[in-house]
Amino acid sequence: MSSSSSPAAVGPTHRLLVVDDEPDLRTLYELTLLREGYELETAGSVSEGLARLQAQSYSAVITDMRLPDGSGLDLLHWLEQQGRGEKTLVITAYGSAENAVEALKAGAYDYLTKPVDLRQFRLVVASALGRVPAAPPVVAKSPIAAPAAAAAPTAAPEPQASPVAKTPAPRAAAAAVPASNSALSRLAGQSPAMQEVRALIDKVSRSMAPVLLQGESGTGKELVARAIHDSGVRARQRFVAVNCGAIPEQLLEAEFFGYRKGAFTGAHEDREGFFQAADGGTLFLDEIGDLPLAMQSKLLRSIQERSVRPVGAVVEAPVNVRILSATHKDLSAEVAAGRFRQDLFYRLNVIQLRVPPLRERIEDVAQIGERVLQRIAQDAGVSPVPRLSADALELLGRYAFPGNVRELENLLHRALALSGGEWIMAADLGLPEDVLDDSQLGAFDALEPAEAGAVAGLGESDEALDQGQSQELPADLAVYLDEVEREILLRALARHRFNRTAAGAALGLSLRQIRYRMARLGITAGD
Ligand SMILES: Nc1ncnc2c1ncn2[C@@H]1O[C@H](COP(=O)(O)OP(=O)(O)OP(=O)(O)O)[C@@H](O)[C@H]1O
Repeated sequence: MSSSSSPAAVGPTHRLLVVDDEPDLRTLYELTLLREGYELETAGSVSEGLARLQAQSYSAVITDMRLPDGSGLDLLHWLEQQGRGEKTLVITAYGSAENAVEALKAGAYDYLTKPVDLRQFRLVVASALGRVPAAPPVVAKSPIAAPAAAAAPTAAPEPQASPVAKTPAPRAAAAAVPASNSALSRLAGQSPAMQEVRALIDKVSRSMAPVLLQGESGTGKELVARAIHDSGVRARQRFVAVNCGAIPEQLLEAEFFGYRKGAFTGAHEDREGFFQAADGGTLFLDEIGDLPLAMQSKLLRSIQERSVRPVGAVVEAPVNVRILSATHKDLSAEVAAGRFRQDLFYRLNVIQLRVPPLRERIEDVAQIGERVLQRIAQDAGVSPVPRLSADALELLGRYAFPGNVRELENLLHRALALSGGEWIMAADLGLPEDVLDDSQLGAFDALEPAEAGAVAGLGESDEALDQGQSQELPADLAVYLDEVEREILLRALARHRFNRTAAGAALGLSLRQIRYRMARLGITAGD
């Protein structure tokens, strides 16, 4: 069965293959897609689908999961084996999360659940083919006011840095990222570990599959997320980065989903949330492990339903957003401890990408250092860009970088200010005197993360550990750990004369992160 029509929409004509054994559904999909200007062929089984695929290529294949002679996955596997370029969309039974995850892992661009919402169907197909669906009406952006009605009203929060790391450009202005400026090109390092990361970026950028980035603070998770966005079909759309740990709990819903005028005191006009801002593009949820449980449920619902309801609105609006998330926590342990919803974890963790700590790829330090130096020198208007001397490189190569690339960046900022010449020498780096020597670094590499923390100075001596066997355990671990954290923050702040940027850098934290931790623990300048 085959039919075609002249393309109604802009752009090249795309030929699609729809595989479904139910004639009524086939007709429904066919009518919907023909109206969008696509050329179309259909098949009712795996074997019929394979026969069509062997005869010619398509822009995309849309297949039901359950077919009389096999599964839609058989078609996906065949396409993968043949190295074919078709984008694939899989239609799964409602509530069958396992199937959806399996399809995404098998390389599907995206999945839809039955009964298929035709508006969503059109959006997903357009997105797979890199066509921009019609833009939704623009709603005004205004700073959030006192959240009188959003969840539990409390006193107005202090003005703070926006949790959106970068304000997205208006949709109409969204342009392709020039290759020379793309996040992928900014990602320096040729170590095997970085090559592995690059290969994964290349693979996952071709689909809509959610990716969970795991890695210590400052390793480059956000840069990797941007690289995934820049390398995929959504590159011309917005990348919206949100630090989940930096938003006060009572504002979360309004920030994520937007609100309607009059929804609460201070809501003077409609405002879009992160989901609407990222519509058509990518929403990067940094520090996802810090999201409170109540908000986790709402986020899960929006991801599953692909729609959001702004605070104060009566109807839901569809959104087409790719979700990337990141955490430095062990999310499966958070699930086990009851602090993270298992179903949300399952949704976000379809593909896992570990960004290794800098000490595991220390051979990259020269290249990353040069690249970072170039960027910060340019920003500061310093020319020519100073080079790292051999002794500086040698020293950097022996340092364990607990704060990872961000710490390297901070070191180089300082060194640039101090050196004033063409070369940055070891002395300009201001590295602590207890830089690990080679033997320690080797031992560090061989350790499990918990043990590695001990080597970095967080752990205790053998006697202390022996004593620990007989010591009382804290009655409330969370309170105890808060006390320890408070004490360390105060020490770092005192050492850096209450300069939060410097104190944060010494602990491998960004300014945003230390500010957040200080607020959480109620530390103020008076302390
Ligand atoms: N491989 C790399 N090459 C060049 N610059 C890098 C690289 N990795 C990270 N950076 C830079 O290091 C800084 C920290 O990276 P990024 O913010 O992506 O880390 P992160 O893991 O998301 O941190 P956090 O967990 O604290 O949010 C950024 O300025 C980033 O551009």
